[in-house]
Amino acid sequence: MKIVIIGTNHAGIAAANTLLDKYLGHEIVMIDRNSNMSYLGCGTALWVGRQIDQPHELFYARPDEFEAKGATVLTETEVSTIDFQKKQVHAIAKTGETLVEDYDKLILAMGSRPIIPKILGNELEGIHFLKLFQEGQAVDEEFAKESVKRIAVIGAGYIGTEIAEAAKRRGKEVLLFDAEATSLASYYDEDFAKGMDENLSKQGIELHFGEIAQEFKGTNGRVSQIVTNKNSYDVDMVINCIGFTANSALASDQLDTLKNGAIKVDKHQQTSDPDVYAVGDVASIYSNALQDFTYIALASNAVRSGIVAGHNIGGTSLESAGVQGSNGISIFGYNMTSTGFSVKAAERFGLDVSYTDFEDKQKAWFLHEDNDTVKIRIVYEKESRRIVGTQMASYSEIIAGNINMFSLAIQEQKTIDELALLDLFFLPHFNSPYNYMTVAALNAK
Ligand SMILES: Cc1cc2nc3c(=O)[nH]c(=O)nc-3n(C[C@H](O)[C@H](O)[C@H](O)COP(=O)(O)OP(=O)(O)OC[C@H]3O[C@@H](n4cnc5c(N)ncnc54)[C@H](O)[C@@H]3O)c2cc1C
Ligand SMILES: NC(=O)c1ccc[n+]([C@@H]2O[C@H](COP(=O)([O-])OP(=O)(O)OC[C@H]3O[C@@H](n4cnc5c(N)ncnc54)[C@H](O)[C@@H]3O)[C@@H](O)[C@H]2O)c1
Repeated sequence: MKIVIIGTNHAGIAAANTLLDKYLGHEIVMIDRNSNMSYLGCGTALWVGRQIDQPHELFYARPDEFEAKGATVLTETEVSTIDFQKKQVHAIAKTGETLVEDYDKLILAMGSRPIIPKILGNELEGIHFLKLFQEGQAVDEEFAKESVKRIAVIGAGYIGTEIAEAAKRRGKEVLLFDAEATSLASYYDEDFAKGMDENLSKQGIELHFGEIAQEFKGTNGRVSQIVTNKNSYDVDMVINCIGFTANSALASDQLDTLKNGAIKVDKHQQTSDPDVYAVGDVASIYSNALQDFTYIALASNAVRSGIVAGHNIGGTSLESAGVQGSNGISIFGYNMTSTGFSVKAAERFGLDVSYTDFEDKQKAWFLHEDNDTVKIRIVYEKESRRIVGTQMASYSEIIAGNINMFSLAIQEQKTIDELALLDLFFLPHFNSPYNYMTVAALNAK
């Protein structure tokens, strides 16, 4: 079979490798408009904040590796249209040459694109987005300028808080804006997100929450002021981080999609066209917390959905296990992890939930050195008592491992009562005989 893959970043790479490594004999054509592949966006803030000194290790794959496995890789080639009836992909190479690729099976891995705030002054110089490696390079070059002193970051989600930390680490004055009342509002309940807000303030980041940018003003063509619904602020640079949306324009009028444009798939990653699969940020994904398909744009999901599509096209019928949107963040050493729903998110999706909170030291009480407090909330459905979400916050890094247990618990629909008596090891170096996960579950009403 001839398989064409549009988009060769995390999801497209995972699908290509699965096919090339496990299902020999197919013709694989990989097309991407970018000049690089596999860039780990999560490294941008680490590199721009000089927590790692350069970006070259943020790539893990190169076109020649796929060519060595027999694939054709067309970089700097933009797909312009897809003819789903004739099963043809039309693209334009960097040289301007047009090309047509027939396909037996097509994998859509065009990912996501940043949401652009539709406000006056958008075209001014000094206003940035942060998705591509090249955009990280541009922000890094700006940070190197003495004249760039005050940075406005719009959006205090994951990218915004991470790049705000990076700017602070580079000695900049940072103003962090968000429409919501706290940072990370999409992932954590308010009394958890407040811990991150305190951490950001303590580090000297100026918080402007519940504040929406309405206009960018400029001097000599470069942004010099941001006007919000509350005030105006002199700034030297703006970084927009207000979320991503599915980059599905090539297919959204031909294939079934969610309301936000993400291409609808089943658990085999198959779209409404049986010869077309969609993976990663461009596709919907099954949430075990919601027990339905939704949109969760994460690299972890991109990789797994690419693998699932590769196997199904290769001939092995494999279902996605579904996801919980497990994620984490670490800002100036303050760590937060979550999986499934916060109470706010569960209620937004119409689930009738309760929750149990607890706070304790990570390690046994008699260890006084390097023993941080952990805050935990477990959210569960009132009726079924199945766990639908967990959030944790601590300076301890151990919470990063613990959240994955809750991810599995949600996937397997375990109840809060089953968790209460789960076998969890005890060693004073790591936890307590009655550790905070057990106690939180035992306290559930
Ligand atoms: C700054 C930042 C930090 C992040 N940190 C994390 C993290 O810590 N953990 C995590 O899980 N996720 C993180 N993410 C999210 C993660 O990067 C995405 O979920 C992931 O990149 C999705 O992979 P993808 O392959 O589906 O899509 P993308 O990475 O968006 O790749 C899509 C590819 O398709 C190509 N393409 C699109 N349209 C066309 C076309 N018409 N023709 C040809 N090629 C096309 C693009 O060039 C691109 O290479 C982060 C994202 C950013 C921006
Ligand atoms: N550590 C991680 O797992 C990680 C890190 C970075 C990015 N990512 C993923 O990458 C994707 C993009 O991240 P992101 O931070 O851009 O999106 P996000 O959804 O995490 O955050 C967007 C933020 O912008 C705010 N916002 C929206 N419109 C606004 C407006 N007009 N004015 C002010 N604020 C506004 C929202 O309230 C939200 O807090 C997400 O799917 C995220 O999960 C994950």
